[in-house]
Amino acid sequence: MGSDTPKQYLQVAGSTLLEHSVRALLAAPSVSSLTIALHPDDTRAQSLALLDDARIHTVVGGDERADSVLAALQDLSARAAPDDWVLVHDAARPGLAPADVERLIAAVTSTGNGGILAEPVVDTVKRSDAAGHVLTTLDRTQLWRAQTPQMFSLGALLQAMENAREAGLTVTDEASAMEYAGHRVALIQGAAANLKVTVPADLALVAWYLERRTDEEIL
Ligand SMILES: Nc1ccn([C@@H]2O[C@H](COP(=O)(O)OP(=O)(O)OP(=O)(O)O)[C@@H](O)[C@H]2O)c(=O)n1
Ligand SMILES: C[C@](O)(CO)[C@H](O)COP(=O)(O)O
Repeated sequence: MGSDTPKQYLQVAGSTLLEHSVRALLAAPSVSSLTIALHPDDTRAQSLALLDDARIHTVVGGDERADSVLAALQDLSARAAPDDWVLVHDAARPGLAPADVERLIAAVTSTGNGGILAEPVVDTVKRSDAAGHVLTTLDRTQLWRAQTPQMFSLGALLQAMENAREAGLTVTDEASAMEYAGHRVALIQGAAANLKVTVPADLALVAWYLERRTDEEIL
């Protein structure tokens, strides 16, 4: 983002990215508790009134996203059962709506298979060579862009994340660890507003979505 402020503490539509993400999860009626992985030197979280909510726990995160997720899952496993469902979400996706969370939960609990929010790819997709020339055009009909939350049973996800770490695999999402462990992962239609804030222009885009949020999306 090219900012001195860590991305999760940048302001958009009146709150930090982290607060928007937390608020969306806490507003989903099926979510009973929230574990937030924080950077070891984080001094900002304690000043956010929202994080005083009794449903929130915090843990120290790790160097990579997967390390933070593993730390949170290990902490959670001390007070939850292996069969309990867990959703992993990026703080960098503040455009998540409570209705997205409930749609994912309804789809996953109806089949019993884990699943993730995702959007079908709509552009023509090219594979390139190292010099930046087109090698081939991919068939996009079965291509999806993975979002979060990603929802699995706690025990299976914890095991899959530990397996991936032991195998030296770099997983950029939880579904990758579950795929590697041989589990089926369902793709559930996500929303464009649930974009990952990655470059400065994404802040204006996500603000546009948040400021136009309808009651239906909020629940
Ligand atoms: N060590 C890390 C790195 C990332 N994350 C989480 O993973 C999400 C997605 O990661 P990303 O946005 O890619 O974070 P960075 O790698 O910090 O940023 P960027 O890719 O924009 O450089 C973040 O919002 C954060 O919630 C984490 O918990 N622990
Ligand atoms: C989990 C994720 O947001 C799904 O698109 C993404 O993989 C995070 O990856 P990043 O490399 O940490 O941005």
